[in-house]
Amino acid sequence: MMQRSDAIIIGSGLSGLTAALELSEKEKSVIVLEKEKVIGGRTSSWDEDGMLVESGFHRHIGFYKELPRILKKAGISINQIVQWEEQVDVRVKGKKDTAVFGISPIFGPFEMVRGLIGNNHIVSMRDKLSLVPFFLKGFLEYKRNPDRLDQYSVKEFAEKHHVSENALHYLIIPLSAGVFFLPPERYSAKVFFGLFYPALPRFYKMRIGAYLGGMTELLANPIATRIEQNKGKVRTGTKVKRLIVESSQVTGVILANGEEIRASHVILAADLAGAKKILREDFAEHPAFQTLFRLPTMPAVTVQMEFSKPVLPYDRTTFGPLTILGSFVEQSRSTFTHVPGRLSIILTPPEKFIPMKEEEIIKEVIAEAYELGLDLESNLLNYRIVSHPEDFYSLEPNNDWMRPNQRTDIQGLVLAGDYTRQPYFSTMEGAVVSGLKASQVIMGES
Ligand SMILES: Cc1cc2nc3c(=O)[nH]c(=O)nc-3n(C[C@H](O)[C@H](O)[C@H](O)COP(=O)(O)OP(=O)(O)OC[C@H]3O[C@@H](n4cnc5c(N)ncnc54)[C@H](O)[C@@H]3O)c2cc1C
Repeated sequence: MMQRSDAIIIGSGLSGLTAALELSEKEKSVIVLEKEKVIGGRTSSWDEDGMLVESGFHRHIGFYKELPRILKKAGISINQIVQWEEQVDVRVKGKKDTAVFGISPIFGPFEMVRGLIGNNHIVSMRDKLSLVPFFLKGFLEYKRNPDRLDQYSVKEFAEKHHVSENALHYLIIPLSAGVFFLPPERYSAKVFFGLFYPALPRFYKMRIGAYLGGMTELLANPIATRIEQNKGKVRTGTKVKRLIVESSQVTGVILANGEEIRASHVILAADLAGAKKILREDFAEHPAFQTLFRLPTMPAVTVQMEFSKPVLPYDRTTFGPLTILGSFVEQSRSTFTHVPGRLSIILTPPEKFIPMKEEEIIKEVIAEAYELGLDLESNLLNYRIVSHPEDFYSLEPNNDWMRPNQRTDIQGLVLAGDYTRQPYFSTMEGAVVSGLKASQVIMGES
């Protein structure tokens, strides 16, 4: 059956949903096609053989602007769906006490000062002061010439500015390995400073939000409902196999089941690996996409465990520097309150876990957690491992220049996704901004 709309959006992650919502609000007819059974992409949550899981635990950063704006259009206030945290914990092998750092100058000023002058059993005042030139030079350089920063790894930049070993291990590693699952020797200094740069003028907004439920339910579903209220369509279990290209113009898509859908524009809002696959069908040799094809991907692996009682005394983002537990969090009082204890862990660096058997991964996680003073064995009820060999574009040095714009050289084809060019890298905010930009390309052309 032939159908025609103003825009087909391939992918129901935040980038695709944002683009669809924006266009549908402007009375464009849109159809979102999602290959999975649930919407939300990397922010999705689902029932996996009786256990609720999510693509990985997410934190909403207080200075995000566009994501709350999009949610507001869908009738959701960010304050309704997150529990705010003003502090983060750092747990260190062999140390009994956890280091607690305040991150919110306005909402938790005392905690911030206490964090800075305290925690000396892990990082001394001298260690902390060694970070001052590193951050000053980093932010200045990011303002002046961000691309030059992409030549350095965080570790190289830290060495250049004489950051002490302790400060590197216990303060910088949490911010690199904990945030994007890469150790500082593999993490681009451009990404490191670039991620925090937008926070500078909005520093008063800084704090982190834990979602109060599964993210498909909290974020994706309300946006999809709003799209449908605007007469748009959202189809799940609908895999796009290839684009329809006629006279060098994209005029629609062909689904895996052979169905054809036509539209004036197609927004390819798949993850990088999915986008490459679709583009290679018709544009493998096209000069417009050769750089995009070279942009490397990186994996993500998360472990989600249920317990008969909480593992940690409170739900708070925690970093485990120099262990495989890059960042982890107890969620039984915030996101998954239906179980007595629930821990979500993002493994760092992820590559080595991709080929490993699940039982081997769990064994290693339990052993490393034990070194951080956590017993994950005694009360364990259930676990799931969510593993994606190609989850992100790689945030290693010298990759940033390969990220494509949303506008392409092909008529009728627009890109969206966190890997496309926007200032927030691989984040929810970045995905939303890319979706906004994609919708603006189409509005500008129609
Ligand atoms: C473990 C983990 C933790 C994270 N933590 C945070 C965090 O704390 N804070 C933060 O801001 N960000 C975080 N992120 C990043 C954030 O989730 C992503 O940047 C964002 O969700 C990406 O959205 P997207 O729309 O670009 O891509 P995606 O969400 O990947 O959406 C792409 C969609 O396209 C679909 N698709 C692909 N191919 C096809 C096809 N052929 N046909 C139909 N559909 C297709 C996919 O199934 C998917 O649903 C995290 C990500 C992960 C994985």
